[in-house]
Amino acid sequence: MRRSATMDGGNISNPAPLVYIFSALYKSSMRFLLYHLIAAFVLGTHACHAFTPLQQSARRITTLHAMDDDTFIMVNGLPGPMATAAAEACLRKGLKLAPVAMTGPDVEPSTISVFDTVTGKKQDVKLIPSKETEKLQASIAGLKTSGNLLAIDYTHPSAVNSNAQFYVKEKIPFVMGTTGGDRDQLMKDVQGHFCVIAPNMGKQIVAMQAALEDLATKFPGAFDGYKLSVTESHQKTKADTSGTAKAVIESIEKLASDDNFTIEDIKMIRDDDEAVAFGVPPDAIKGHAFHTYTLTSADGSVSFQLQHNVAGRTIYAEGTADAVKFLSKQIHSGEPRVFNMIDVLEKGAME
Ligand SMILES: NC(=O)C1=CN([C@@H]2O[C@H](COP(=O)(O)OP(=O)(O)OC[C@H]3O[C@@H](n4cnc5c(N)ncnc54)[C@H](O)[C@@H]3O)[C@@H](O)[C@H]2O)C=CC1
Ligand SMILES: O=C(O)C1=N[C@H](C(=O)O)C[C@H](O)C1
Repeated sequence: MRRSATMDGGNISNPAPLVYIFSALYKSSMRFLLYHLIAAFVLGTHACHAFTPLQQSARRITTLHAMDDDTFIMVNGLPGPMATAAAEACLRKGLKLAPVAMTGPDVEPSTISVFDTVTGKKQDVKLIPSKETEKLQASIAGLKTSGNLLAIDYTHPSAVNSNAQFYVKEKIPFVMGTTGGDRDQLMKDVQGHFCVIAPNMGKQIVAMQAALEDLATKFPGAFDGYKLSVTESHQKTKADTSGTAKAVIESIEKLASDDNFTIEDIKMIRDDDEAVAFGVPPDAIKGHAFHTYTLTSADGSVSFQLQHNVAGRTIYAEGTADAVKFLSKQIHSGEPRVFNMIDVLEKGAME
């Protein structure tokens, strides 16, 4: 008989000693999935040592230097929801927005106001379609000569590669949150350039990814023979398969090599009713990211579940502003290189 247990709200049903189901629900007050991961392994044996590097790095909190007054952040992808959330978070965290940004072919050239309701800070931003390269170059030339210009990219999978090439050509350090595109090409194009690239900027999700990587390093193949299934639900406007799911699956595959699993096997939910049935709160239908990964033993008697469920976009927006501050610090003191969000977290640069 298949047995299962849930830890998804204190309702532990049918607890089974060999079965742990990890879940975290990020709503207005977030519960840390990492806590569940650590707790689950503390229930076990010495396996919690797998988390040592993360615990050590968490203690290495360093004070970020103040951003230069003349550093401007160009938030590309406005007026899209993620670029808007990131721009507001930048204002909230004391960063200055550039008065220009790249926008998509679906947006009329215009000027919009970014307004952070928490601090009351506001910045007008002129939107220029990304294909108008010369206009863009002219509009950022002044910003580049008068100080530092960094970019945030929350655009579209179809724009990932061309935008990254633009930043490299224009020598603009950037934080790329946009998913999709040709990721191998992206990594080739940006070598030797200051940038942070990650499919997920949420601090606790990055911590979970780091913990999974540590686990896979310490216990490679521990779940061999287990079958993987993955379901992710996002707002119906999302263009691509979850980039986070793809990254998490890469780590899971080091723990449980399921030769038959491909990215096409990820079940994507982009329908409002299905999303609600999957547990998405109705008020988060237009902005959510619910992920469930299930590992089931060959005979079906043991199953593990990992969830990260996000309502809204604040968690990524805050992490993005932290990544910008981190990158700005690197530009002043480090060698050009490509960072991911685990690097940012490990340097204690996430607030
Ligand atoms: N790394 C992370 O933590 C997160 C990543 N994302 C990713 O961010 C991206 C954007 O997400 P949403 O805002 O929800 O998407 P969206 O599709 O709703 O909005 C995209 C915006 O980008 C603009 N755009 C399209 N092509 C462009 C181009 N060539 N240059 C400049 N702007 C362009 C559009 O006009 C639109 O305003 C997606 O790839 C999504 O997966 C989203 C949330 C968190
Ligand atoms: O499009 C989104 O919304 C999200 N995209 C990212 C992804 O594809 O992984 C991160 C998160 O899932 C929200």
